[in-house]
Amino acid sequence: MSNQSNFIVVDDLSHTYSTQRKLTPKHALQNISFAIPKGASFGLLGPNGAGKSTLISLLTGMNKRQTGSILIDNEPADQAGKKLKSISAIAPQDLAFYPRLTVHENLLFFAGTYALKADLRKERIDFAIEVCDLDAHLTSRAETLSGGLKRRLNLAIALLNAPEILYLDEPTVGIDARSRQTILNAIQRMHANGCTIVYTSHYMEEVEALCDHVAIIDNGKLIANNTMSAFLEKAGRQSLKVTMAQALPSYAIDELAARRAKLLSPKEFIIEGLQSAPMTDVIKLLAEMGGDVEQAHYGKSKLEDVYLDILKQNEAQQ
Ligand SMILES: Nc1ncnc2c1ncn2[C@@H]1O[C@H](COP(=O)(O)OP(=O)(O)OP(=O)(O)O)[C@@H](O)[C@H]1O
Repeated sequence: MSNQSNFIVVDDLSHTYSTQRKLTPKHALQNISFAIPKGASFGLLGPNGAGKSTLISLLTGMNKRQTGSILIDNEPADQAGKKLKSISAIAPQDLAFYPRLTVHENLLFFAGTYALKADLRKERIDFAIEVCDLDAHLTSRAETLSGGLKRRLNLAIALLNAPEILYLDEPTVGIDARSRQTILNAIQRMHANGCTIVYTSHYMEEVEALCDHVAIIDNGKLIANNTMSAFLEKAGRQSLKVTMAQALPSYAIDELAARRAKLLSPKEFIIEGLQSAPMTDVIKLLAEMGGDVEQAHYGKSKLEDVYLDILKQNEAQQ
């Protein structure tokens, strides 16, 4: 499955956590294989406990690989520790800085862990401060920062080695809109500069906006992996979703059922796989019915719908 343009190639990777005696071990990842092209922005999705953080911890070498292989830039990851440290960075789910140091002291400390000449070190710190919009907070002690600023500091630290691969494990959990936007802009900037992004999040609209590739893990297994556009196109048919001001009368429900409408609530229905001509027909029917349309949306399915569909199909196959 190796391909020259693939930067990260994972083959048949499994990971098991041993648990207390008598309890069965936890198979956190089972025979996962996928590849990430260089410069891609790769969204890793899955329900709580699916195995996303475990996968990231193996890719970054934070957890030791047990079985299967991981090639990064054509080299086995566990034999290229030094190189990997120099080209990759992670903004982990848990905050990773010194709470009693100021923002600037933290940046100086972590920048000091890379062998950089003084002017390059300063350049990297200035870039991280600017991208994460931390200028006004440099002298604040890290522990006194708001949740959003802590996340921004976490990311700024990850940017200090100008990574070629940036792993982000739910970087926007529980933060306000401004910090979220700052973080998303920072990731977009890194991606535009050619950095390969591996991004886990439960916020589908973020993944849809940021990522060009998506993989879904459920229960430790890879259940989908494709480009974002193929993903949305494959499962994302044109659909018409209508919310009426009042409950639909029963004759309208029958008429709509004949047009493959699914009733989402007494006032709301969706028709998938609809071409524009039958759509006009539905609109005409609603007009004849004299019901007030409160909201109508016609377009491609959103990533969230596709994601939930795939999880449901997977569950049904279990
Ligand atoms: N150190 C550990 N010891 C034992 N089991 C673990 C350990 N870390 C994770 N697990 C288990 O492995 C499975 C995968 O966990 P993981 O944290 O990778 O999932 P996740 O997809 O990142 O979840 P979330 O979205 O909640 O962060 C879960 O069942 C979890 O309970």
